[in-house]
Amino acid sequence: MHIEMKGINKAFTSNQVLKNAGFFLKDGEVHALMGENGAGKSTLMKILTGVYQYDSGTILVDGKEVRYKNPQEAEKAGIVFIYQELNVLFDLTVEENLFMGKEIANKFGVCDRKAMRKKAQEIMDKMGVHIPVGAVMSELSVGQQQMVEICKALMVDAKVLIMDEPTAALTQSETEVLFEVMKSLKAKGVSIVYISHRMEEIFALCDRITILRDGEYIDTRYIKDITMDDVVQMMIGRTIGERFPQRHLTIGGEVLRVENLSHKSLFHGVNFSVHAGEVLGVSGLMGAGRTEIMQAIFGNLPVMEGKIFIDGAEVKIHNTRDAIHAGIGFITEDRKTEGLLLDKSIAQNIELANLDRVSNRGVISNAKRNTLVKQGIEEFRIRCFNADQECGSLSGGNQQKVVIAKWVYKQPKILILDEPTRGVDIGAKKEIYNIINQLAAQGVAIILVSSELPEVLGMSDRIMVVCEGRVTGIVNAAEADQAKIMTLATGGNIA
Ligand SMILES: Nc1ncnc2c1ncn2[C@@H]1O[C@H](COP(=O)(O)OP(=O)(O)OP(=O)(O)O)[C@@H](O)[C@H]1O
Repeated sequence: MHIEMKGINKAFTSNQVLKNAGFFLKDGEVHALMGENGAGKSTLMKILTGVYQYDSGTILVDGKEVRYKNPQEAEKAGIVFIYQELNVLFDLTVEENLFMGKEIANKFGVCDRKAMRKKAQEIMDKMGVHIPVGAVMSELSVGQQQMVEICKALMVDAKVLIMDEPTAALTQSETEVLFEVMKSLKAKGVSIVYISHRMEEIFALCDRITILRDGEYIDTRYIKDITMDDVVQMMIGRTIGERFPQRHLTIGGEVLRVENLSHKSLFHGVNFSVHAGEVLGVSGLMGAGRTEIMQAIFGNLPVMEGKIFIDGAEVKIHNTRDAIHAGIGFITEDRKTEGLLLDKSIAQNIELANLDRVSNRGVISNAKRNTLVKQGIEEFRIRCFNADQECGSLSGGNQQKVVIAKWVYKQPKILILDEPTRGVDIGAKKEIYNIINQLAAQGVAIILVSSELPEVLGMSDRIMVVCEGRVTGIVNAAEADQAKIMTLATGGNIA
């Protein structure tokens, strides 16, 4: 199936989000859509699949003009969209999610659970996914939930598959499985639109690439004919220089020390420390317990034993209030449920987290509030229409910047960042790295949990590796490389 979108215009109220945008998807190709956060990639695909209606323009599917009224219509035509934000029902099981609205009925018209379970298992096996089909979604990791979402899309006989940041929450091995599945779909003639900020993946996987900037079509090129620098230049209109900015190190005294921290089942005997001005990278495979250790330090997960010291004094952290009071900030992995109030505006999110900074003796000062919010939007380059825009309508990367702004202004002593650049474009990534370096230079002790090895290696002073709930090594970044980290992450020893 081939698709042409031409001259697409779309405004949300008075905000023109797409201006004369479009692209051409050939039969059986993997086509990357790239652009900065907020460039309009997801909106263009939501228009194609009938999630949003467009103001003007043309969509041709196999040469015939179409206008799908809803995603079900697009799906019937064979165009399936796997959304960036998970679209699963957390209280239901894997198989119930897979068959939602597509239940198999037996000859009496009753749900045939046995047949559904069999088919579910077949699909999971084909994907090489080892998740029990009877498991409840809420018990799975974000990565596993994402795999179920992908399996769900594969149940439909798709001719065009649109994937929006599919690997953001996947482990290395899950990503490899997904790429194999994509290659076999392509071999069967399925066309794939691949939205990602991960340049390496795009260069390894895609045939052609279309760049959008500020809602406008910039160009379409064959991947084999261009370099990553070309892509950056087209995306943001300039080059960004070094990917990981250099920092002049001045490491101070110990700020955080964790001794023998253990949870009933998730992690055991965790010991480490972080100094003022230091970036401690935390690496490990998905599900290794990295996030859980950080959640425990932040008072979100009960521990069985262990001690936490801040500035040399033991602190008792029973809940997040205690953690914040002790000077800990936490930028979570899952910004949608933990980091951000999506139905509140940018201004409200920043204000609520910084009430003491924007108040005079307990009364909110509009002047102080407006100054702080304006500073946040400018400093973090949050792309928005104004400070009153609801966070739910911001693009993924810009939501992440609001979360970061929210915490940075609280001036924590210790800042834990859990996957802070997930779904963030390359320019904004660099801005986040600069912010991390600035905070470190101001003496904040930083813990950077990340699944992107180049990021951990490029940004950290030391790297702690976690495997199956245990710290398997803490190495100086200068002496580390990807192979060493992977060895530790899979439970091996390094000399
Ligand atoms: N429902 C909506 N209401 C109002 N504005 C919206 C809505 N959906 C998207 N937008 C705006 O449209 C612009 C484009 O957003 P979109 O999600 O398409 O960007 P994107 O290129 O996919 O970004 P990212 O890489 O961050 O996912 C953004 O400025 C966003 O705030």
